Amino acid sequence: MNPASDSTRPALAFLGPVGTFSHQAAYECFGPSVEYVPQHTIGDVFQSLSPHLPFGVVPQENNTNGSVVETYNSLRDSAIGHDNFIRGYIVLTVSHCLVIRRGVKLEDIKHVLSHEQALGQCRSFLALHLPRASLVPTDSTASAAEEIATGTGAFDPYTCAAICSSIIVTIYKNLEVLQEGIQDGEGNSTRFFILTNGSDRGFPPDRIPPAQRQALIRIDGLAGNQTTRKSKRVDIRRVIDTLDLDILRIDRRPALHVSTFQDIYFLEVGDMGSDDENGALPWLEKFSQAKGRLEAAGVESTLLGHW
Ligand SMILES: O=C(O)C(=O)C[C@]1(C(=O)O)C=C[C@@H](O)C=C1
Repeated sequence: MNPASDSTRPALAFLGPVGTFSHQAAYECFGPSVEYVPQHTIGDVFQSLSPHLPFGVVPQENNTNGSVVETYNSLRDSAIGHDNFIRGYIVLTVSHCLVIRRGVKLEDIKHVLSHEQALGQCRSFLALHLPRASLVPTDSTASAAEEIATGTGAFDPYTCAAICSSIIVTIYKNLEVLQEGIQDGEGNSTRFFILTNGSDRGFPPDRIPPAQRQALIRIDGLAGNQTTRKSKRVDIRRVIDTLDLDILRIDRRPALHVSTFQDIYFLEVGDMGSDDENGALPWLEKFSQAKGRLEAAGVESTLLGHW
């Protein structure tokens, strides 16, 4: 599929199919200014970015269930910070529904299908109302609903429910909402990263994400050869001291291609104290200086994006 073939609008990749929360988050930011191109997985959203498909939206964190692991795994890829960049974020209020084939009752449900984040965000509801149902992770909330609507999944659709957005029942007429608002937390919200191919790719007019004086840095390891890396772990406290920026969050994933139990850190940094530019160093310059200090200290890092 050539994403830009039938439109003059730039294309945007999102976790599909149509009706996911990623789709809704992307629409909140970009509206009708882009052509929406669904992808099967979060990893595919990252992989699909190119000059022909310049925008992407991926979930990053939920305020009750935590970091989206698949996104942080993808952020380990060397293309991020080289070809593709994070340029902003969107926060979406997420309300989950239990969706079934028309006529199915709560006592008929043996399997609950959804994205693992959604299953995690509805843990209390599931423990209370469906304690014996098996929880089946799917690529997205909307793909869970699609499986039940089309009957293409591994289970009899009349024994299944999906956790997804209420928008889904406007797409599949053989589905209905059995229960609304089943998420555990009040104000359940997910934050999504906005990605672009190329660090200076322009946004459609009126769709520019607000500047926040924030950045995401990946701490790749210590400079040196493979042997040095094996013997020395990154001292994250020293890295933070050297950066001397406000640390907004820290995430950690196992490093790829180095010895067992080595870590990659992701530091979201900001410049909260000086949001008036008067007298303060411009944010990017301040950040470049901090990155220079890291290099001088022998720490390999990659700027994954700033906004
Ligand atoms: O499956 C979807 O609808 C998604 O867009 C993914 C996702 C996530 O990974 O966090 C997005 C928002 C909700 O937190 C649940 C699932």
